[in-house]
Amino acid sequence: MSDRTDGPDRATDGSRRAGEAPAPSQVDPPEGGEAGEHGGLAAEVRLRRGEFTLELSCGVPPGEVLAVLGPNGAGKSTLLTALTGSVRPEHGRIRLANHTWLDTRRRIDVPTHRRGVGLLAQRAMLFPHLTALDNVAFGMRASGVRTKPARRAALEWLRRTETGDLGDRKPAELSGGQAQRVALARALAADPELLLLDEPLSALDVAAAPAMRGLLHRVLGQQRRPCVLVTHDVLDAVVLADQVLVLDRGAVVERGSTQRVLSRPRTAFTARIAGLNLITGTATGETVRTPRGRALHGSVVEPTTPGEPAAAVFSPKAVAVYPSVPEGSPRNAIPVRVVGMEPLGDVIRLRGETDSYGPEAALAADITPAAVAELGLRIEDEVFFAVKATEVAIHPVSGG
Ligand SMILES: Nc1ncnc2c1ncn2[C@@H]1O[C@H](COP(=O)(O)OP(=O)(O)OP(=O)(O)O)[C@@H](O)[C@H]1O
Repeated sequence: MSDRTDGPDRATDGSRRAGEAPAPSQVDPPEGGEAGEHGGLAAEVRLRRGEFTLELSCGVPPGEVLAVLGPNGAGKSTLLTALTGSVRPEHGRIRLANHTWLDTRRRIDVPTHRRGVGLLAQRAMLFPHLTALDNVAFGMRASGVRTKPARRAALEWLRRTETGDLGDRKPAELSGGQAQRVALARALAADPELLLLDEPLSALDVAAAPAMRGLLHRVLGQQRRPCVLVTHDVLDAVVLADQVLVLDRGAVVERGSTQRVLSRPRTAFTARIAGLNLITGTATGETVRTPRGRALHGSVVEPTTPGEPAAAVFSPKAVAVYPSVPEGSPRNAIPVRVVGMEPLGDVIRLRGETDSYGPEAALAADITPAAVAELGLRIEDEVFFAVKATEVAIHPVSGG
C-alpha cells in the first residue's frame, strides 16, 4: 500500500465532517439483501487502471471488520480508492445502510468529502500546528460545533484511544504510536459510517505495533461501524478481523471467516501467510493427486467430489525430514531441495522446493537445531519431507 496523500489541509482525512448529513438525494429507502440492509457496507465495483482491472463484490455488516489481504499489486489500494470515492469505478454500486454512495447505473457518485469515511492510514498525518486535542476536535469545529463541546468530545475520544493525557502536545512531541492513537481518535470523532484502516500498523516500530494492535482490538470491538482493514500482516487479520478477503490480480480468490480462510487456505499466497504448506491437485477420496501425477494422502475435512480441484494442507510442524525415503512408514514422503534455513523461535524453519508436485510446491518444515545438525543439512541438499496422512487436511479449492 502506498501512503495516502490526503494532507492535513483536509478535514478528518477526507471524512464527512462530523454532524454533516449525507445529501438527501442519496438517501434511499431500506432495501433487502447484503450487508447494507443491516447498516453495513455493500459494494460491487469494476474499476480499470491501465492494464489492471479490479472486479469484486464485498459486504461488511456493522461492527464487523473485513481484512483485505493479497500480494503486491493485487488491488487492495484500488479497492480503498473506490470506497473513498477518490477514483470512480466504470461500473458499481456502493451502499452504506440506506445511503447510496455510488451507483453508476443511476449516475450517483457522492464525492469523497460527503461520504462518511474515516480513514486511518499508515502515517498519522496530524496537523503539525495543532495540539492532539485540537487535531481531534478539528472535524467537529469545522462542521460548526462550538469550541467547548468539540474539545470535550475530543478529550473523550482521546481517552478511548488511551491518549487522554497527551491532549496538550503537538504532533512533533508524540511518538509514532501515540500519534497513530490520536489519528484513530480523530477518525472516530468524525463519526464515520465506514472506517477504513490502511496498513495502520506498518509504519510503527516493533514495540509500538503490538500495543496499537491491542488498542484497535479493544476500540473496534466496541463500535458498530463496518470496517475494512488492508494489511500485509496476517496477525492483524487474526487479531482484528471477523472476515477475510484475499485479492489476487484484481479478483477475490478467497473469502470467509478469518478462522476458515487461514486454517483452510486455497491459494499458495494464503497458505504462506497462514504459515501452512499447501499442495493442490484434484480430489480422489482421501487423496489429492497433483498435476504431475503424485498423490498426497490425508484426511478429508470438507467434502470433495472426485476430480474437483482440491488442496492438501499441513503445518510445517508436522513435517519430519529424512535423508532418504522413510521405509515402511505410512507417511507421505515428498522429495525436496533445501533452499533456505532460518531460526524461528526454538526451531529452524527449513524451506524446500519440489518440482515433482506442482508449480506452487514451496514447502516448509520446522525441526530442531539438533535435528539439523544430526542430518548435517546444508542448502541445496536433497531430502524428503515426510508427513503423516492424519496431519494432512484435504478440502476443496472452489467455493471460497
Ligand atoms: N494510477 C494508476 N494507473 C495505472 N495503474 C495503476 C494505478 N494505480 C495502481 N495501478 C495498478 O493497479 C494494480 C493494483 O495496484 P494496487 O496499488 O491497488 O495494489 P495493492 O494490492 O494495494 O498493492 P501493494 O500491496 O503493493 O500496495 C497494480 O498493477 C498497479 O500497478
